[in-house]
Amino acid sequence: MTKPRVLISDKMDPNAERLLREGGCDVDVITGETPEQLIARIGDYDGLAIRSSTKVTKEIIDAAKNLKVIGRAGIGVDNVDIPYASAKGVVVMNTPFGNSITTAEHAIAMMFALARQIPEANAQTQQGLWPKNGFMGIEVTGKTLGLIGAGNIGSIVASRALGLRMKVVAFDPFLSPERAVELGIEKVELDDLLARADFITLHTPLTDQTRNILSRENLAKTKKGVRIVNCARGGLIDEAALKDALDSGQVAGAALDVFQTEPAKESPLFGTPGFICTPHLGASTNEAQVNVALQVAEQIADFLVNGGVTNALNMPSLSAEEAPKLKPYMALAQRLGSLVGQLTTGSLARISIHTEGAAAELNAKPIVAAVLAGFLRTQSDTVNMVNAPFLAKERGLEVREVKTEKAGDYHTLIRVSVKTDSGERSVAGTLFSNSEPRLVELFGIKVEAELDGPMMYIVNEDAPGFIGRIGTLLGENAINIGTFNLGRREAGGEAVLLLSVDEPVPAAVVEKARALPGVKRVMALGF
Ligand SMILES: NC(=O)C1=CN([C@@H]2O[C@H](COP(=O)(O)OP(=O)(O)OC[C@H]3O[C@@H](n4cnc5c(N)ncnc54)[C@H](O)[C@@H]3O)[C@@H](O)[C@H]2O)C=CC1
Ligand SMILES: O=C(O)CCC(=O)C(=O)O
Repeated sequence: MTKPRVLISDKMDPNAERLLREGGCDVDVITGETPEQLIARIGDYDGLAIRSSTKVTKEIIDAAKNLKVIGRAGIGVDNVDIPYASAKGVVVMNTPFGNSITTAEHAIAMMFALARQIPEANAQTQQGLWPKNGFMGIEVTGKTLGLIGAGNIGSIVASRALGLRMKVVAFDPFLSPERAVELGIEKVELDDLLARADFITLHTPLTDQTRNILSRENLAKTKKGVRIVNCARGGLIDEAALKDALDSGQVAGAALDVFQTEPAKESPLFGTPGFICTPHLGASTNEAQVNVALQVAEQIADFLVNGGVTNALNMPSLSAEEAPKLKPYMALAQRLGSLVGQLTTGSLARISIHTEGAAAELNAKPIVAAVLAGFLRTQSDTVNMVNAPFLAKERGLEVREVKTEKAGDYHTLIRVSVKTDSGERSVAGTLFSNSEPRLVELFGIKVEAELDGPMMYIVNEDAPGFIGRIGTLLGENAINIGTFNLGRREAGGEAVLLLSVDEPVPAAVVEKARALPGVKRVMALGF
């Protein structure tokens, strides 16, 4: 088997390359390329490992014909077009905890640097000025720190600040009152934070809600002489308004690790008294870089080699232990989805995925994604488990999940029901020997079949002589039957025949089968 190929396109700790190789991948480390160079190169790779320099745009994803996974060695994924990657079926992963302590420590370092004006005092001292009287600082003890965003990094900053005997208030709409109590901080509204904080630190992702959260208007609401630290993302603060607020003294100091445009080679803020900055160094410690490199490499290799999914932003997680157990279920789910997709006509309103018995004990998300992938792949070749849930949503398809832990006739069962304008119908399947996917029911008729390769589906009136006629027709057209699976509602009622054949059944033969007496429906199927 050829090894999956991974490209590391940003500077990363060498452990990433080592671990990817040990995990069974071929690796190239080619950093600092232009977008055009990356577009020309990316087509060969199954995996892409990045930090923040590589911008994974639509153009790059379009050029990446084999790409299955993008791994971000870090937290923020605003440099990846996730909706487009999802639409193209590419998994996007990050490493959500590896650099949080380091980034929190950078925010605390920036806070102290502002409180004691360390960068400027250092510069002047080294110029020989010995500026003993020009740098009166402030203590942080007893001061109020306002956190905007109290997730992983914000909480670590809070714990360090509490250790420094600061009072901590936080604005975060998703912070529960219980979690605030647990952290020892006060949950407040943004205006309250702006009015009370002596220091403000930002720790949110850049989203439509957080963009410009420290706008000109909000900066005007801050306590006079506030000091502001941003080690999250440029774009959270209006930089022009910040410059004015520093000039007017409304803001006594500002420390930015991140800028609206990076690399920030020029900015109106440069040279402003009270302003200090670092070039996006929040995550730059040996410890954090080893952490994120190891994590991203492990996650990418696990996904490409074993099918394990960890920390994916656009796909349900699936541990390497779960993956082998779920694999036959996903194959069954995909085939049932494909079967209903091929047999369903008319507009579809709802698809329900019901797991029963042993199947109900499993993580349902990958099973649901596999049913949707099988179903939607009958409409488009580019559908996979990553983009199927997004496409289903885009197409307005209602997806329901139902679990029944008690086993019925089978120890494990997946039932897929579809509701169309002509009613609700379902197919169901089980695993034989815990690993072999098998259809056991088709639209209310018990029929056992492996859904594998080319098949023919026939609904007819149950009457003597029909099987001979269909066998003759296929024989006359040199179509070899592999398996023959028959079911019926009742004697003399509607019967269903599922044949596996060695070659896809040509349309002309399907037409001839339709013309046989008693035949109601014929379709060539493929799995
Ligand atoms: N400077 C650097 O090198 C680094 C920067 N970062 C940045 O730090 C950010 C935060 O990282 P984590 O704490 O790990 O993320 P997280 O996801 O654990 O926390 C983000 C918090 O922001 C909150 N939030 C979301 N929308 C909000 C809103 N409208 N107003 C207020 N709060 C809101 C969330 O509820 C969450 O609690 C990342 O998104 C990344 O952009 C992360 C690592 C390194
Ligand atoms: O990789 C880096 O240096 C930046 C880290 C970062 O911004 C993040 O993890 O969100």
